[in-house]
Amino acid sequence: MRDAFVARNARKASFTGSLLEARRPLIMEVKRHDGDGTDLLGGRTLAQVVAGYEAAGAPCVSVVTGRWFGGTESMLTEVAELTDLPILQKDFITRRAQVSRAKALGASAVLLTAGLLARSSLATLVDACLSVGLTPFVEVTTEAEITSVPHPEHCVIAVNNKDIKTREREPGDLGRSQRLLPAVLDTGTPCPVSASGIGAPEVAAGLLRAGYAGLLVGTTLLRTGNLDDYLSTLDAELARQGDAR
Ligand SMILES: O=C(O)c1ccccc1NCC(=O)[C@H](O)[C@H](O)COP(=O)(O)O
Repeated sequence: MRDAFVARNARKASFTGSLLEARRPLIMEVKRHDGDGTDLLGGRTLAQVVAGYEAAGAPCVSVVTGRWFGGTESMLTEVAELTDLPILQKDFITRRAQVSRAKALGASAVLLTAGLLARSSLATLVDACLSVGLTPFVEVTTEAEITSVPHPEHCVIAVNNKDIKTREREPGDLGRSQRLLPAVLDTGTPCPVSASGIGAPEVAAGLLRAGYAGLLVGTTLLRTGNLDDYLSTLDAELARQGDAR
């Protein structure tokens, strides 16, 4: 059983590679509830949500294990057993042991929230990720946080449009992604991502057109009645706006 799990993990594509090669570079998220405690699964099992994302061609998935959003570590274990797609674990990671644990449970990338970590801790955790073959997914909200990211060439740098310090209860400021994109690109990261608060497909297309290599979308995909319709509209908008990637 354990051997099969290890073999399966070894076969996984890299998180960044999978995102960069995708026709639709959406990290599709599994999250039990939003920052206000409103249920997002609507009676669906994790297996149903993940099957829907796979059928929709997701290049990678995000699993929120952070308890503010109803998450548990067992969600990561379950999703890792359900799919070969690279998985991002979203939790409050502050210690090296959590990084090793994420790897052991099947994650390919882990969230490191720059605004919640001292600069030295961020550096330690980025090193810990790289030493075990995990992609550091570093979330930022300011220019100062962007310039504090060590080894940006090996990191996904994600602009969070919401604020974790308010438990992401606000709708999100998409203008932040527009404003911070030049600074993110200046770091040399191969994979700039815009995360949180991304709604209509027209908005998603605009962020990709602006130069983001990937988008992290949770609530909107979990709430949409028809994922195929959302993605078809995204495709049409990308074609209409002229995909810059
Ligand atoms: O941002 C964090 O620091 C964080 C830490 C632990 C768990 C979750 C965290 N953020 C929440 C999210 O990552 C969002 O669920 C994700 O960006 C998607 O947002 P949305 O599309 O608005 O649901």
